[in-house]
Formats: sequence, structure tokens, C-alpha cells
Amino acid sequence: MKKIAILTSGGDAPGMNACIRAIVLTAARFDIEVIGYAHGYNGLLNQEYASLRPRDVHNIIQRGGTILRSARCDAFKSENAAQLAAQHLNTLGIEALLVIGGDGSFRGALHLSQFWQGQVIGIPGTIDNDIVGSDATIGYYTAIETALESIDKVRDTADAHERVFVVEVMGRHAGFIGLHAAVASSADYVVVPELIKDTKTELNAILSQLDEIKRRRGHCSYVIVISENLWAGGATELATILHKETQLECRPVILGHVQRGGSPVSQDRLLATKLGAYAVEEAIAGKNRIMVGEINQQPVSNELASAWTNTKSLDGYLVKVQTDFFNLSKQP
Ligand SMILES: Nc1ncnc2c1ncn2[C@@H]1O[C@H](COP(=O)(O)OP(=O)(O)OP(=O)(O)O)[C@@H](O)[C@H]1O
Ligand SMILES: O=P(O)(O)OC[C@H]1O[C@](O)(CO)[C@@H](O)[C@@H]1O
Repeated sequence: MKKIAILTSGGDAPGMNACIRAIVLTAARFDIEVIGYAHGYNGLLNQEYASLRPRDVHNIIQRGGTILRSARCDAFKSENAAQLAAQHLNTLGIEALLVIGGDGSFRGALHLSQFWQGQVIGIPGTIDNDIVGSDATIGYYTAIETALESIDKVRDTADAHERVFVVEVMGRHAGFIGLHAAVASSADYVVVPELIKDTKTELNAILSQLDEIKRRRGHCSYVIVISENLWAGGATELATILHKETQLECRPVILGHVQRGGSPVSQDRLLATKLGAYAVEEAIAGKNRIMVGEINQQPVSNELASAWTNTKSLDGYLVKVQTDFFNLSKQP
């Protein structure tokens, strides 16, 4: 193998740079040239690329974002676009394309491989952690830390004013960030897509929980963590409804894109480094249409399509613990 390419696609995730670095350094060991495409699949279509040498990835492991830039590229979903990309990759003599991104980006890689003879390999990089085949995705640990730090701060002001706060976190349609940040911050209630029955039932459960906490602790603060895309009107609407129902002071906080930024925590740097190195080794071994991941600390590879044909579950025991904690009526 003489030449491979990388791109970062979809929402950026802290640790993408660490992964780019690992790919470049591993490839250099085997004398393989690395081309970096900019702006996700746009770069493949527009031939926006540059050679990446070890000196280009010096001092980037600690940087959030991605030096290659990321983007969503709807145009890439067409056959013509994939054919054009294949043509561009062939012209440059690329033998394997490593795509760091979420399941959408993996779909893009599989789509390309219908029109291109080279190997495609996915590396899970998304804060959402919604990819089966890896215990965690690059960026997820940092996003939890960021959400957690913010919720801790919200708790301070919530306590000072004895207010209700509704904190909305990212995750697209998955509740990993929501559940983990809620448990770690001892939130009083968490609403995530995997556990919500319907909004009416959930609202009643929140109101009874509020009543029970008030009965036990008196007037006090109350923090609810809610995943995005779950409640019509999001945290703002839920805070308004709660105020109407309880007359308590309620405030919404939407954490938003702050969860995608920042220097990656050590777990993301380590995961990114392992998966980047492993992806190059798998490329050299001739693997195609796979995604790499880490399960129980071991690097593994699976079919690319397994990333979206299966759904990743929340940590069942963590769900049980949090549910038990909520169930105040059963506690002494
Ligand atoms: N079915 C598809 N065919 C071709 N390309 C696709 C397809 N689905 C997604 N892509 C490409 O992958 C890009 C990223 O996909 P998407 O926006 O779903 O993000 P993602 O990779 O899932 O990451 P994240 O969820 O973390 O933002 C799309 O903008 C598009 O360029
Ligand atoms: O930055 P954009 O395009 O608004 O996308 C936001 C989405 O991307 C993510 O940050 C990562 O997939 C999701 O959590 C969120 O729903």
C-alpha cells in the first residue's frame, strides 16, 4: 500500500485531530503517503486536499475541532457525486479512504464503495456515541465532561435561587450524553429518547417527583436533564409548562454546540489514537467496507453497515440505578 486518504465528516468531535495524528504517524511507519481531504465529502468532490506528513500533525492531539474541517454534504448522496469522487480518488492513486465520522458518514463511505474499487474504512467519531461496534465513539467522553461541568454550574445558581432548571443536551436521537451527564451530576430527573414513554406520562412523573422532593427537602432547587429533539419546543417549552403547573420559577438552559468543542479528555485521545492506528493496520491487511471500534479495550472491526443496522443500548445497570434513585416513594 502506497497511498491512503482521510476525511472528517458530520458533526466534529473532540479527538478527531488525535485520530488524524495517529493515522499519519502509523502510515509513516509503513512508508504510506496520506492525503487529507477538507470539509468532509465536499473535499472529495471539489478536490480540496493536501498531503499530511508527520510534521503536519505535531501538537494537534490536544486540539478540539478538526484540522481537516468537517461538513455535511447532501450532494454526496447522489450516484453522480460518488462516481465523481471515485474518479478523483483514482486520479490521485488512493488505495484506501478512512472516514472519521458518525453513521451518516459511514453510509457515505458505503455509497462511495459502490462506485469505487478502493477500500473504505469508518472510524467512529461523534459526540452522540450512537454507533454499535464500539463501546464509545471519539468525542463522547469529552462531551459528557463538558455537559457535566455546565450542569454543575447550573446547580450552583439553581440552589442559590431555589429554582427549577431544565438543561437540554445534545445526542441527536440517542440518550448517552443525557443519561451519563445526568447521573454524574446527580440531576433530579432525566428524559432521554430510549426511556421516554410519552410526554404526558413524563410530565406527570416530573410533577410527582417535584412534589415528593418538596415534601422531603422543602423548597429547593431541582435540575432536569433532557435530550434534544424529544419535546416539542425543547427545554424552553418544558420550563414554561412546569412553571404553569407549579408556579415555581423555572429556567431553560440549552447547552448546544459547546458540547462539541474543547480539548479532548484523555479517554478520547487514547481511543482516537488506538482507532487511528488500528484503521491503518486494517487497511494494510486489505480490509474493506469495515468500521473499526474498541470493545472491552480490544480493537475490533465489523461490517460498515452494522453501524446502523443495529441500535446501541444504554447501559442497563446505570438506567436501573438512576431509576431507583428517582423512585423516592420507595426510599425510606
Ligand atoms: N445515505 C447516504 N449516502 C451518501 N452519503 C451520505 C449518506 N448519509 C450521509 N452521508 C454523508 O455523510 C455526511 C454526514 O452525515 P450526518 O450528517 O448524518 O452525520 P454523521 O456522520 O452521522 O455524524 P454526526 O451524527 O456526529 O453529526 C452527510 O452530510 C453526507 O455527506
Ligand atoms: O451542528 P449541526 O449541524 O447543527 O448538528 C447538530 C447535531 O450534531 C451533533 O452534535 C452530532 O451528531 C448532534 O448531537 C446534534 O443533533
